Amino acid sequence: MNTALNEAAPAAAPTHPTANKHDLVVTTIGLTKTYNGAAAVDHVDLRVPRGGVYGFLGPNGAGKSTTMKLLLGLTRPSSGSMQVLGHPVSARSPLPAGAIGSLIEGPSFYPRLTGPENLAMVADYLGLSRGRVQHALSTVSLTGQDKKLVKDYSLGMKQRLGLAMALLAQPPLMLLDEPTNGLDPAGVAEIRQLIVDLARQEGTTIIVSSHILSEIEQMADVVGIICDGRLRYQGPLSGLQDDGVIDFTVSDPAGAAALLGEQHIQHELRGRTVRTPMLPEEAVGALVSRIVHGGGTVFRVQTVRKTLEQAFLELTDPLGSPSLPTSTTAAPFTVRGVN
Ligand SMILES: Nc1ncnc2c1ncn2[C@@H]1O[C@H](COP(=O)(O)OP(=O)(O)OP(=O)(O)O)[C@@H](O)[C@H]1O
Repeated sequence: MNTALNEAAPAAAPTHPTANKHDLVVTTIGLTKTYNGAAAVDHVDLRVPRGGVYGFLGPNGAGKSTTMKLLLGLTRPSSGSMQVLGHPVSARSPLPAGAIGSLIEGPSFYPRLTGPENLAMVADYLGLSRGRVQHALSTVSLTGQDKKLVKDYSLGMKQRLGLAMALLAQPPLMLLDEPTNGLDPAGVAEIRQLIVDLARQEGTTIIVSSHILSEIEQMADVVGIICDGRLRYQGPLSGLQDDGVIDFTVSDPAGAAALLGEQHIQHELRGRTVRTPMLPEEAVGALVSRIVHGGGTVFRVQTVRKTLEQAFLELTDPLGSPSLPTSTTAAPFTVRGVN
């Protein structure tokens, strides 16, 4: 029996996108933040490629907000280094105000002012033309609400106003911390579309955090998965999935195993099933033909693949999720949200 077939798909070590260092908007090396001796962010090496959406995924308390605050200079690292937009960032050399647009822990506004008035104040503070205000409002589809005070805004409107504030300076990089938190499904879809459009149409790099796999899956080109302060994976979501295995259900599993052994093909006996790693179609055909010619019966040949959700849970949940179904070639790929 070959135990290699049972190994979890991706190694826990982070993989890096293929981008070279000049294509990277954010690079961190060994970024660490401890509170009272406990690491909230633990030796994180981020590699965020230029343009597109980088999904920063992890369960509650994983270290997402702390990482974003470190990148924004809102808190200081305990150790490690950061390079943002080509500049080494430290307490001594922070990025200029407005260089990064951000939405962290719910935007704060003057509730007794209108949306445009709130944005105008930020434009003045950043030394920007007030002409940007209407453009930002129309980008987030918040026009026609000019008279309404922010205290009377819905949660979705406040999130959109927060996004408008973040993009007022047309920054090349935006950090959005759980921007869909608390929104209803329609609001979630709206904000998600807005983020994708900003990245595609304006060429903005957007780092967006979430604890919901399905949400990130619909937005992100590249993901970083963090848990207990450590980056467990970095790269395209597709990289989380393994090649899968093939299950041959046969009348004589020992005989089939012997045939595989002759060809030095790894295999594992599971009752009437013999499991192999993914094989070329020709090899599958040849094996089936030899079994049948030897008088055996092949009941089923099935490709079994771990779902994206299982791979994610294995990285972020020490107990994994043994009860979840695996997807097979017989059924469409299913990915459900993790709440
Ligand atoms: N100012 C602080 N003082 C002490 N501990 C903190 C502080 N800020 C964060 N932490 C701790 O650091 C860890 C990471 O928190 P963080 O808010 O970064 O996680 P998160 O992934 O953003 O979680 P969530 O999805 O719940 O917002 C948690 O254990 C949290 O309690």
